[in-house]
Amino acid sequence: MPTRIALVAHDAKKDALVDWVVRNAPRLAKMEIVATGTTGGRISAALPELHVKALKSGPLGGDQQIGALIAEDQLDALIFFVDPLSPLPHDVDVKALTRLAIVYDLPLACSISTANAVLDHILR
Ligand SMILES: O=C(CO)COP(=O)(O)O
Repeated sequence: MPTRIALVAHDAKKDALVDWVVRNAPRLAKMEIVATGTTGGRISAALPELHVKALKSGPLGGDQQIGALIAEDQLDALIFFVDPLSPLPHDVDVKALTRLAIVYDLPLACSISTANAVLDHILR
């Protein structure tokens, strides 16, 4: 079964996540990738050859869709580049998503260095 990874980034962090995906594209290409709507669109625009399943936008239920995948044991890792400097209208969804990752002990990365570590870990 392929490794399953979810990719999510807040607006201020989308460039960083797209850069990270571009740098790691050969390794990610072997995985099943899901993303929240806008993040998925940005990744697909940068790397059209990478297959990314885009869910709803985060504030419109995408974060909760990813949370449901975690609860159903459908993910091996979550890369979630959170913006720590801006108030977010859907803060409760952000908290719920990170909370579920912790509840289910899912490898969770919120920054470039931890994303590198998680990618190494799930490909071991
Ligand atoms: O808001 C998000 C995560 O909380 C991300 O959603 P988008 O990828 O749709 O911008």
